[in-house]
Amino acid sequence: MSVILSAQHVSKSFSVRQNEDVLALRDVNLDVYEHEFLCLLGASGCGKSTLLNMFAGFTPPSQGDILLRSIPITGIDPRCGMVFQSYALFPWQTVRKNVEFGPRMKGLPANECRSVAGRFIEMVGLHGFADHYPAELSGGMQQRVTLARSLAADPEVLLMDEPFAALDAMTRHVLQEELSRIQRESLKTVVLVTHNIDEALITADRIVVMSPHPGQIKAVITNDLERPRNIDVQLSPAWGELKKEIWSLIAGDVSLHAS
Ligand SMILES: Nc1ncnc2c1ncn2[C@@H]1O[C@H](COP(=O)(O)OP(=O)(O)OP(=O)(O)O)[C@@H](O)[C@H]1O
Repeated sequence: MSVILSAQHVSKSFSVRQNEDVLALRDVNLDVYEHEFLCLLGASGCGKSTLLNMFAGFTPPSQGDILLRSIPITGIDPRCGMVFQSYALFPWQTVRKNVEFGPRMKGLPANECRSVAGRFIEMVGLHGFADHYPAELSGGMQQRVTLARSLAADPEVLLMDEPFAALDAMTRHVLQEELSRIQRESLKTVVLVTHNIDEALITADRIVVMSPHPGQIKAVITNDLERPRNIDVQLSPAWGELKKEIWSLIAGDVSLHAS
C-alpha cells in the first residue's frame, strides 16, 4: 500500500490573545494509505479538525510538513476534497446540476458530466431524485447529494469533518453504513473526523485515537471487524471488545474535558 497523505512532525499553534498561544497539535506523525478509510477520533479539542484542515491546505502547520504524494501541500489543493457538516449545496440548482459541478469545473463535455453525475447519484441511493431541488429533500438526502457531488469531483482524498453530525441518529446510522459501502465501491481514500466510536467502527480500516492539551496521537488501531459492519457485526463480541478498548483510551480525556 502506498502512502498518499502524510503528516511529518507536525505542530500547530494558534495565537488566541496577545502573547498567548494554544498548542493545538504537537509533533504529529501520520501516514494515510491509498484506498484506506481512516478515522480521526477523540474528545473535543484534541486537534482533529485542525489536522484535517491542514490536510485540506486550509491552514499551514506551524512546524513540520504535510505531504501529498511526497510533495508539501502549500495551499488548497483540489486533490483533497472536503465534505462539511452543512450541506453547502446550490439551492437554485437541481441534484443533477449540483453533482455535475465538479466535472463541469474540470471542463468535461456536457454528456460526460451528466453520465458522471448519474453514476454517483445512483451510488448514493438517490435514483429518481436527479431533477429535485435541495429544498425538496430531507437532511439525510441532502447529505447524500453532498457526498455524490464530492465523489463526482473525483478528489484523490475525501476529507470529511463530522459529515453526519447534523442528522438524526437513525439517518446517521444508515448513512454511516452507506458511506462504508460507497468507499469500498469507489476505492476512494477517506479521512473522516468523528467523536463517535460507533461511526469509526462502522467505517474505518484504521482508527487514529487522539488526545488533547496538546493534541497528539495516542494510538492507531487497526479495525479488522468483518464487512459489511451490519447489525450482526455490531452486536458481536468482537465489536464490544474493540469499542471497550477504544473507550478506555478516550474516557479520561472526556471526563477531564468536562470537569
Ligand atoms: N482558529 C483557531 N484559533 C484559536 N484556537 C483554535 C483555532 N482552531 C482550533 N483552536 C484550538 O485548537 C485546539 C484543537 O481544536 P480542534 O477544533 O482542531 O479540535 P477538535 O478535536 O476538532 O475539536 P471538536 O471535536 O470539538 O471539533 C482547541 O484547543 C481549539 O480551541
